[in-house]
Amino acid sequence: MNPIIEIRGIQKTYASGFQALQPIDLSIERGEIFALLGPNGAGKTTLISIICGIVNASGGQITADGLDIQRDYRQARQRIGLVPQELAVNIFETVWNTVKFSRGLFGCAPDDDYLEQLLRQLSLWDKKDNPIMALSGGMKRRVLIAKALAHEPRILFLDEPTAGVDVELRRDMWAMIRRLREDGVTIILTTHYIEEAEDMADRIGVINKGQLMLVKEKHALMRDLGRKSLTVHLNAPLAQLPQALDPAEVELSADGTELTYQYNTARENTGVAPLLQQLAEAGIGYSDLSTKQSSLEEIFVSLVEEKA
Ligand SMILES: Nc1ncnc2c1ncn2[C@@H]1O[C@H](COP(=O)(O)OP(=O)(O)OP(=O)(O)O)[C@@H](O)[C@H]1O
Repeated sequence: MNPIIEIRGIQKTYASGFQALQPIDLSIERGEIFALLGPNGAGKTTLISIICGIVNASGGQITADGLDIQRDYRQARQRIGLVPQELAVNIFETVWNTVKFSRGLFGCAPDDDYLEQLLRQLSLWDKKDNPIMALSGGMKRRVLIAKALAHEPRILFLDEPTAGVDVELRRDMWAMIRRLREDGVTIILTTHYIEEAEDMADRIGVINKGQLMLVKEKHALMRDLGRKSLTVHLNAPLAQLPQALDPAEVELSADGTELTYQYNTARENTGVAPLLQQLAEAGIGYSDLSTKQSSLEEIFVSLVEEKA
């Protein structure tokens, strides 16, 4: 365990009196991709904004790379890049000046070669002299990424990075994130697209109504909370579920040709063998068996609903 970000007891009550975050403790490991999942209004942006020093916490403490984000603000902020949800740049400025200025703002020595490489990776090089207002929405998103990376941060936050972007940008973005991770950059992203978290993240945190409900390694999360369903494709349709089978556990399809059994993969005794035994004893033949693992989406929805 070698955390790069330590969050201790961070909470937020907005001036309106609304409590957006209940006390949160969270450690982000160096070099990991951490996905923060949560429904609209869960507090994801609030938490990220606090870590990046844009919103003040009502209590608690955060260190980034060992630096207190309030006491050592400038140094801590220099370690962090943020790709916000919304455009936060001077739209009259050119792409090149935007990234150059941003690099300087964080106290980095000029490095035009690095910035050129960055813009090329993001397919922005031929737009470098264009003012940002003349770019398409997707290109503007690319500028936000370039700006966040201009000062070579060791920690990158992406707030809903792929909401509303096209397939090409999404692909480029993930390729870039993988490259950054190979270079040792720690990545924290928020997303509504659960399949992205499923694809990309090492660990997943689920936040709901300002409460961090769980933090788990992705595979462990899917193993522990995941359910599987077994479908038995019958040789001949059944008019009704045989008496030997428990209707609470086994479901017969409307056309009578399939039986579906839900089971918990974490349980030692899944119940699959006894089910097949019962079918054999009842003289019910089948031509095929198939299983399906529940997705992270199903896990997420059930978690959020449970606590609602
Ligand atoms: N400046 C503010 N004043 C009062 N309430 C706020 C303020 N900013 C956010 N909130 C409220 O805090 C809650 C959390 O908002 P936040 O933007 O952090 O959620 P989120 O998880 O990022 O949601 P989304 O996925 O929709 O972006 C919401 O109920 C929101 O209305």
